[in-house]
Amino acid sequence: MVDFQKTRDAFDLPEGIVYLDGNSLGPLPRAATARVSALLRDEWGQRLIRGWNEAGWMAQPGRTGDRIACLIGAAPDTVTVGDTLSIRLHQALHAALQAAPDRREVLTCSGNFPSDLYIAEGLLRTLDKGHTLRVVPPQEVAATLSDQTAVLMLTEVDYRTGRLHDMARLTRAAHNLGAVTVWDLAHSAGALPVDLRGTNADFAVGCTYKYLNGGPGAPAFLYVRPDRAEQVSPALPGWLGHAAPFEFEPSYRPAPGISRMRIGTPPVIALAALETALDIFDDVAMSDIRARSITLSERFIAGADALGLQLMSPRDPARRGSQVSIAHPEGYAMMQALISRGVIGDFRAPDLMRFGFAPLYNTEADIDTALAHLSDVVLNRLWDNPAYSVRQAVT
Ligand SMILES: Cc1ncc(COP(=O)(O)O)c(C=O)c1O
Ligand SMILES: Nc1c(O)cccc1C(=O)C[C@H](N)C(=O)O
Repeated sequence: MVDFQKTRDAFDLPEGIVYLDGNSLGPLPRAATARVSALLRDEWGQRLIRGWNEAGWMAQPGRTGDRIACLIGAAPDTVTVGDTLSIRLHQALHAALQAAPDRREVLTCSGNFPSDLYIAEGLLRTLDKGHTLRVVPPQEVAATLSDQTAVLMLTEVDYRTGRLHDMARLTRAAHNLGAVTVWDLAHSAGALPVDLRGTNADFAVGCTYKYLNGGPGAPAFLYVRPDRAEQVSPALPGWLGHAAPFEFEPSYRPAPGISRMRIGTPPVIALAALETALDIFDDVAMSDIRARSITLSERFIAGADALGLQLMSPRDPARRGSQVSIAHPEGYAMMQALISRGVIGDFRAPDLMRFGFAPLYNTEADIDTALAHLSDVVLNRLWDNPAYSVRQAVT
């Protein structure tokens, strides 16, 4: 039996706030403050440059990668951490295209996050080999896969609607047609069980500032299937992905396996904060997190239904990630009204209110408080208040 009170207590949540935006930025783990302070004071402050060896900074990307691997069904030595998700996606897509050299189509869906689409467009343009990016509605992906598809590049959970792609089925279908897969797990990692080994996915990327609670700007991760790793010639062959970085050779030689996907200096302070966040997952199975996430989201949906609100997320919990989205023409003002009452979700144009559920710290009481305020907002048309309707926030 998982002690979710203990995991909640591991976060420094502000008093009086119901936090339903962990799908965008997770909250502060209590241990992060002391850990980062100690790193600054004792490791950086006292050891100075010696910290790279003595404090294990250089090994952080692989060490942290192994811990994330446990949460996404990957083997040790298959995940590295550092840089941003946009950069990791670039690396993964470039590597995937190398594995399908005779094909020219990258297939993705319109539910993908814009940065993924922009990065793909930019990469294909730079390659200048006649590749195209084909963007279809999420429900048409399976039928559009063909023997022309080089790479199937998808975000497993749609950032707007929470719609969940069937990774196992689509990966199998892609492989049957000779295509390579790149999965973006930004809205999956730490939110639901992912089985990279079982699905045989080729490449995967994700961020650590959402459900993994690594903090604003926390570094991203990249997974490469072990048999693929040795084949990859990295798009960004940085010195820390070199077989012998401290030999300072004039030409690049790839390090073995996933290490070749390292680029430059690891973000040591951010990785230390992330490590404290990953500690919180130590005693929790992803299946328990998933079960509780469904309980919380079903409770929220029942309340939203009772208010007559329009659900934009799949009604079947098996087809949704750990967020619920509601469409309303006054969604922006409604969300501002909720935030002013201490219920923090977010808004995505043109009309989506998003509510993320993170079982490590969200409770049934959070859902009930959020619904009570939502009911007040709806029944009293609080969006008519100009204080809420003038667009200011960007996140
Ligand atoms: C699915 C997805 N991909 C990519 C990104 C971009 O990540 P980053 O800004 O860390 O590069 C985000 C979030 O911003 C995202 O949700
Ligand atoms: N990465 C973000 C940031 O640096 C600032 C504000 C928001 C974000 C986000 O993560 C947005 C997020 N990917 C989304 O699902 O909309």
